[in-house]
Amino acid sequence: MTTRYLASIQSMAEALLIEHQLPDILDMKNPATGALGAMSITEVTEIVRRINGRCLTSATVGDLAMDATVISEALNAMSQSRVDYLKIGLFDDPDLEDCLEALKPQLKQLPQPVIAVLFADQISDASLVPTLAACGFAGVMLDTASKRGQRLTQLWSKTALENFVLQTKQAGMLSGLAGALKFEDITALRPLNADYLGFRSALCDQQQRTAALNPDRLEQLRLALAA
Ligand SMILES: O=C[C@H](O)COP(=O)(O)O
Repeated sequence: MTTRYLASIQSMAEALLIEHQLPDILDMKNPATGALGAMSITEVTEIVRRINGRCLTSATVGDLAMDATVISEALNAMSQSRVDYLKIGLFDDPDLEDCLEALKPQLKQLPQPVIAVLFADQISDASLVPTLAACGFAGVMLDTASKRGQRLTQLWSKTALENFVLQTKQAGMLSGLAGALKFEDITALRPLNADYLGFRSALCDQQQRTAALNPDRLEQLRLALAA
């Protein structure tokens, strides 16, 4: 079975570059402003319109403080773009629990499902997953906050990753794995049966996530996942 994948783009120019080889999820973020840096709502709106349902779309709302008011405003604003999934980063923070509690009603009312992004270089297990399901998240993605450090497969053991996928699925949510993944990680990650594997750095020139996305590398990824 082909493993589904998400590719992050940073602009309309990149969307146009790959619009004839779209991934399962076209993810929009601004890598220059953080792990989950946000693109402008106008540009996300235009890309969603251009893609016109040819694949699923997702957008991040930025590397924000764990402040429910700030996150709530960002979610409402990005929701206007009509992107399929909204993604928020849950950073290790003493205010995280209160923030999640305060976001609960909004998560259940937004027109789009919201994906929580957890950072494998900030936590060591999947213990937050049941709380996220109770809050109304539609999915959980593991990523890395630091993009100059280790990649996901170096941070968490296979058992820990397996447990994350299992717990997320058992809670009825989508599961995603990302974090400076290289094509060579696919062999180890595929058997875990996450719903999506996510890539940015590996698709870019010099494997630098802020550099230009290279369509040849996207094609190599597609072939590797289909093999
Ligand atoms: O959502 C997935 C990320 O954009 C992955 O980015 P990365 O491969 O540079 O860590």
